[in-house]
Amino acid sequence: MTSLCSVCSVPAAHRCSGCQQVAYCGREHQRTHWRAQHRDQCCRFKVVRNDHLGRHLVATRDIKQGEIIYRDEPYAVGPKIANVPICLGCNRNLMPLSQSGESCARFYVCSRCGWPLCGKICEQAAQHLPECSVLAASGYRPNIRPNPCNPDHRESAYCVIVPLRVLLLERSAPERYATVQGFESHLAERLKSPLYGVLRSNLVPFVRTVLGLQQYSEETVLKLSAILDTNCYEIRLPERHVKVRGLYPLGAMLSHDCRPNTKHYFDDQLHMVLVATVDISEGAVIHASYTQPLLSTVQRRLALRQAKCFDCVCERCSDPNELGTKAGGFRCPNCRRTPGLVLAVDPTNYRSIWRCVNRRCSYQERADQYMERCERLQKELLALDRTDPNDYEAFLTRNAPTLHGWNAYMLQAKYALTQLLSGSRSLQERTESSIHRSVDLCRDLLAVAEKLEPGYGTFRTKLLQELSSAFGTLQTRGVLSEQQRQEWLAARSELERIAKTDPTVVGSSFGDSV
Ligand SMILES: C[S@@+](CC[C@H](N)C(=O)[O-])C[C@H]1O[C@@H](n2cnc3c(N)ncnc32)[C@H](O)[C@@H]1O
Repeated sequence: MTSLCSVCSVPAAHRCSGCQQVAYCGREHQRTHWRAQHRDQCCRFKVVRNDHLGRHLVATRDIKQGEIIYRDEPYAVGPKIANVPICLGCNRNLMPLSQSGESCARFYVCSRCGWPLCGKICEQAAQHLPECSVLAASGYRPNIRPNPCNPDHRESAYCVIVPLRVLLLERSAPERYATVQGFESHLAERLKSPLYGVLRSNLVPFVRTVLGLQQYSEETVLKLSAILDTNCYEIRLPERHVKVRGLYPLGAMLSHDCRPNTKHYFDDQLHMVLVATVDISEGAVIHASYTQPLLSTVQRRLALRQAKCFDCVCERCSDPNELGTKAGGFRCPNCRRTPGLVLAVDPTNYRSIWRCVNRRCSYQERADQYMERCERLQKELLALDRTDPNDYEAFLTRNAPTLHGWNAYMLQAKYALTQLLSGSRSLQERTESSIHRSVDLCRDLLAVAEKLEPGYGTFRTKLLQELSSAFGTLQTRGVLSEQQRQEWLAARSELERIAKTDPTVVGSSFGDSV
């Protein structure tokens, strides 16, 4: 993709040598832009390396809450290893072709390469053109059809698309291709996994034999897959029916922390915009979370180990109390009179003993016993009817004697319940008691969010939106108390501050006018 001059929008050959984020047609426009705005925006960070994190970003000056840290142009965007049918031109989930109002069992396919697309216009999409000629020349035609019985069915034929897009950069943007080759891959570790066995027998022959790209060795193709698995971000835009992955050059330098100081969103061009969720001091590490805040330390660490091949030892992971939430803990079965919690003695050790914090109690569990307990709870959560709030209420009641209110499984059930309560019926149709229940759940979860993803974090923002919209309905019904009105006002002004820094937070979600 050619960059455009930030001043006059003509194709630009020079980039700012400080941040590499903006381009110019020449020195004069670079000077104009610097004086007008770039002086304040350039270089909020630098890439550094240490033994623990590898390469990572560090703030080169104080960054304020809500500031955009960078806007990152993708090197490649496209389907995941297995994906529901999507358009290779615009990344949208595909709709079957319909004939006289009836859907029929096929998608529009590209007139050259035969891969499914939305329609003729997408045949010309800049993202599709380079791969189209390679796919067309191969003669291979994928058999991707609508699956009305299972619309979520994911096609593994898509595993070739993003690797192919990156390989084709070698011709169109060799400097980008070379940069990608330097990204972390964890290849040796990934090669031991069953997935890489499958990629070795499917993806490699597809690239080398079917597409005829013999110049790329088995190792090059597998390493590229490993680079994608380590560095891609999920791009989820439900309102645009897009759920794909993207490889971003600065995103590939961003380290993880279970209490992140940034969040990101994707703009219309699928650039990744990184925003500070809290004030970040000069010299501090700028990090994101690669995982979910409501998972316990064991769950998060296992997920990070599996997906990103490292063992997290951040502040939350190293703290048996998980920053005051005690999310991994459970009620001690021995302590009836003085309730005690059972917590990990050494949380960053997968084999840690779990022990009651009550000094007079000797209760303890081995790591395998704790894991069994977690697996049982996980199964129980997964078996709940995702359309029935009562099922989630029953889970909370059933487990209250053994799990405290901020135990990770209770938190996951509570959050799912808030989503179900607000999504199941329109707010107008909901009973007053269900709205009060939403308010209580949101307050409870907000107190957790303050600890785990403080500031303008995505999870906290969603909860503020839920809370605001519940208060809005109570107001419409004339049953909002003065104390609730004050709480609503505070939530709304916080949301307005957040919305100024994040276009994905829309005003309509704040509830009706106060
Ligand atoms: C997106 S890359 C980040 C850049 C990477 N450090 C590099 O040098 O290329 C993700 C990888 O960085 C490392 N990493 C990120 N956050 C980490 C953390 N909190 N602790 C240890 N390693 C981390 C892991 O190797 C992970 O797979």
